[in-house]
Amino acid sequence: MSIRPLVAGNWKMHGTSVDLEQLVLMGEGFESASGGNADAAICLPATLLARGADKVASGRVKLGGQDCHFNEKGAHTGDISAQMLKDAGAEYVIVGHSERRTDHGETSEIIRAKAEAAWAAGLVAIICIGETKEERGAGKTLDILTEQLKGSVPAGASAQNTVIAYEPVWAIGTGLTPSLDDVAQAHAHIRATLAEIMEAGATATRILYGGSVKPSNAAELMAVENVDGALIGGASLKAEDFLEIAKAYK
Ligand SMILES: O=C(CO)COP(=O)(O)O
Repeated sequence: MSIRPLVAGNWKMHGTSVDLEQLVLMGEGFESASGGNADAAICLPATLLARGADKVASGRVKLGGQDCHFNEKGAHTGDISAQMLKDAGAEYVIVGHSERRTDHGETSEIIRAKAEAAWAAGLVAIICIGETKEERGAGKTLDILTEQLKGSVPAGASAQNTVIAYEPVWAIGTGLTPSLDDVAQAHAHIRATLAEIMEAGATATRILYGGSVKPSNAAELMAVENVDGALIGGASLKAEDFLEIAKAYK
């Protein structure tokens, strides 16, 4: 069965109201750029979600949050629940991004709880995994991916409620990417591990590649077996770049 790819953007801590114009352009251009062959999601800063939802209401581009709390509600100053993201217009939420694992000390256990909270609110969890430069240097990449998948993907994961994003930490924002063979090996390993841990749907679950995806390398990365789309940081901020990347599927 072929998997419908997902071209996802992660704006991280970038963007104010003026940047919603880029979202409008993405909405207008995505169908034609991708040839109608892929889905699109932009994970906005939470402050822009509700206004962003107004801008893309009838379009192809769906919205997501970048993190959520694992509790449904409560005394957690500054945090945002999955239900709040859903209410603001999100359909996806990223959990376990390496920047959260590093900046906020998030463990796989916490990420698993966040993914469950996302599902409970009706959001698709985009669960991120990936090795550091040191781990790769020590030949531990596949072991790290196994460990993070087993720790972060909750029981009950399905192709409908979960997307996996493989983001080598050393490739994020650096302009560096793994070789295509290395990407293929990592994604095949992730697919095989999902088959072990998921009750069903491992072959239909989307596995995105993220880390320095840009217009010049998107086509070759997206053509690698078991790469079912991209999670794009910097190059998702401008509609021109994002739509150029979407052309990988045309
Ligand atoms: O972290 C990423 C997306 O979540 C990737 O970021 P860059 O595309 O800027 O390398």
